[in-house]
Amino acid sequence: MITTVLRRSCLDSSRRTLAASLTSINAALFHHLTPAAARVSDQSAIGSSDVKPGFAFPPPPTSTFGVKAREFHFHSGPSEFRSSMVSPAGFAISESSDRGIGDSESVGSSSADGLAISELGISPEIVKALKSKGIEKLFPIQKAVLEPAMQGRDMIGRARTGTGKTLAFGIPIIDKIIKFNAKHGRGRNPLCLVLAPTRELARQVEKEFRESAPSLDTICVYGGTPIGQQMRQLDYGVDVAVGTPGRIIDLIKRGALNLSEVQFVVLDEADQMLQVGFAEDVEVILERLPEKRQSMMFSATMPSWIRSLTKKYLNDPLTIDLVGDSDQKLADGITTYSIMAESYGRASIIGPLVTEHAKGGKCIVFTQTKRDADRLAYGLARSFKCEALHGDISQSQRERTLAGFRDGHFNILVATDVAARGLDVPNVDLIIHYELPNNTETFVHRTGRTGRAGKKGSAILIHGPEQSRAVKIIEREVGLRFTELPRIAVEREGGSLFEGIGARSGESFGGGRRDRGSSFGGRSGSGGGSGRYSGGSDRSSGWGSFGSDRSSGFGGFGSDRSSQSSGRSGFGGRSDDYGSSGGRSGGSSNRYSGGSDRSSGFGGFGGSDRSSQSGGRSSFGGFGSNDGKRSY
Ligand SMILES: Nc1ncnc2c1ncn2[C@@H]1O[C@H](COP(=O)(O)OP(=O)(O)OP(=O)(O)O)[C@@H](O)[C@H]1O
Repeated sequence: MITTVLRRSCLDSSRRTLAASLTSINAALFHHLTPAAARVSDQSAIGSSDVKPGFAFPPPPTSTFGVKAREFHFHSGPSEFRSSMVSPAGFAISESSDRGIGDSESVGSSSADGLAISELGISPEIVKALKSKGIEKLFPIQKAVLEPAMQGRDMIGRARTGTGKTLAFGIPIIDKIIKFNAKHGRGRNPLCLVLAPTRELARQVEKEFRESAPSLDTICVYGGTPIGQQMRQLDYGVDVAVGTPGRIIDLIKRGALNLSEVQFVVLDEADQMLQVGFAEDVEVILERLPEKRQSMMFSATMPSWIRSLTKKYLNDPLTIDLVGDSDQKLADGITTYSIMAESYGRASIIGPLVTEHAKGGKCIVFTQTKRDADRLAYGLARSFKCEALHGDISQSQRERTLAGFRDGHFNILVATDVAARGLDVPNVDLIIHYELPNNTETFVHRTGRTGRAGKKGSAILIHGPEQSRAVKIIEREVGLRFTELPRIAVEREGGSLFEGIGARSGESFGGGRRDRGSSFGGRSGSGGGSGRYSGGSDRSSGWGSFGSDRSSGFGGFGSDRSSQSSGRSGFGGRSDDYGSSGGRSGGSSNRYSGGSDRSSGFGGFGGSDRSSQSGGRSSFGGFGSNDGKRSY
């Protein structure tokens, strides 16, 4: 109570005068970084730009607090620089760094790499907290983001999985907040808002902020948990709020969350927001933020929605793309295998694969459906310690499951794509794709649960005899070569791991609702506009390209042509997380299916404004469930 009163009185006395303060923080930082800043500016002048140089940005806002951060933005020249241009920024941050950062640099490769965090001039609290987690040098994306973020620039970031994007935006923000609070006391309303597409990701981001700056008050808000407690915590006062858009809107409506003082907003996994139906909510939230703020967005792909979002809500954003046109989309250190298996025998080969390739370490098996996840976990539990994770499992159980997996209470997690993105469980040795994922991008994200922070890992893709073409497409799009493992003999009758748990003999385990014939670019057609990535008018298109210039679903980062889907691809569903079945995952609205903006393929990151039509080809042919819902 006393603390509450203190926080509030601090608020009353100081928030109105914050203008000068953050100005001085930024002025100090700016002073510190001036030579570097000039170099960034020079670099941006020769970069290509997704945001046209002539784009009319609103005049510098005058402020909720008079924060002057934006006055340090650089407006000269195009706003974007790509991977190869990131290097000088790396040099700029520290003259002692002996090389720059570009898409060829890998994380954690040697202790000589990186930039010593203790030399950055950031709050000792952060340095100490990170050190206790074994984090002493910046990873490449962190190096690249630090300086422009400290200058207050809006930005769009992209780097491979597990390369430290969270701290890339986290470090500059928490450093600024700590310094701000030190000068002005702490207020009640959040200064930073981070939006994440899933509950698990939101929790993880909040944890990273909390652990990196123990003196800050952070809150994580998402559906499926009692709102009253979150309202009380907000009333007490927070510095950083992280959450899923649905719950954030709930809290705003109830008057519990006041965004009027937000100075930093981050959209993590922004493209995923679109896919899980949060696009409208995200915009509602962005509309409510003070104009004078710093906005950062991390997105693996740039669908047209993201591009329009950046134009609408970001101010002269800098693009930092450490993947760029590089062929290889996976993090270094991940070895990829493929194995052919008939659908009837698939479940039975998981055990041998785990034994052989996980070698007692942690393994995540990804399935397309919740049903498959349950049944596979049930079957494997006869021989392994194993649990399932998907959207129909209660939030509290999901949290227990993830904690148990992290803590090593069991080693095999069988999950739907609810666990595909962003989840950071250290030391996952093996990923098994029980079936082909819906698209290349999902393959990259699923696989990226291993090989994190510079560690090694393996991924095995199980495919049917009829899916060789799809496997080749993954190889091409992701820039890898699978090592084909020898087939594992299974008995068609009677040998199933799942005997007695409901699968009919000979049935593809859990295949009930799935359209098994529709593999990979095949007959998605999930009914009207509600299908997940449905589109699917051209049966041969299926998988868009990732970083290529082919006219398909994913125009890709660095593509010089933004592609267009048929306009029928349905991003249905609107769920607070992936697939809480009773929730808002209706999927009927088809709002983002290209109705308003028909060029809804995944256009290039920094691509030109040329757009080509794929003549009705779908972004994702989709071979997933035909239940018409984006429900994991
Ligand atoms: N500089 C660093 N040194 C060592 N470890 C780090 C560093 N930065 C981040 N990490 C660790 O690396 C792991 C991966 O980081 P993070 O989850 O931010 O990756 P990511 O790029 O967001 O991945 P994804 O794309 O899968 O979401 C985390 O465990 C994090 O604590």
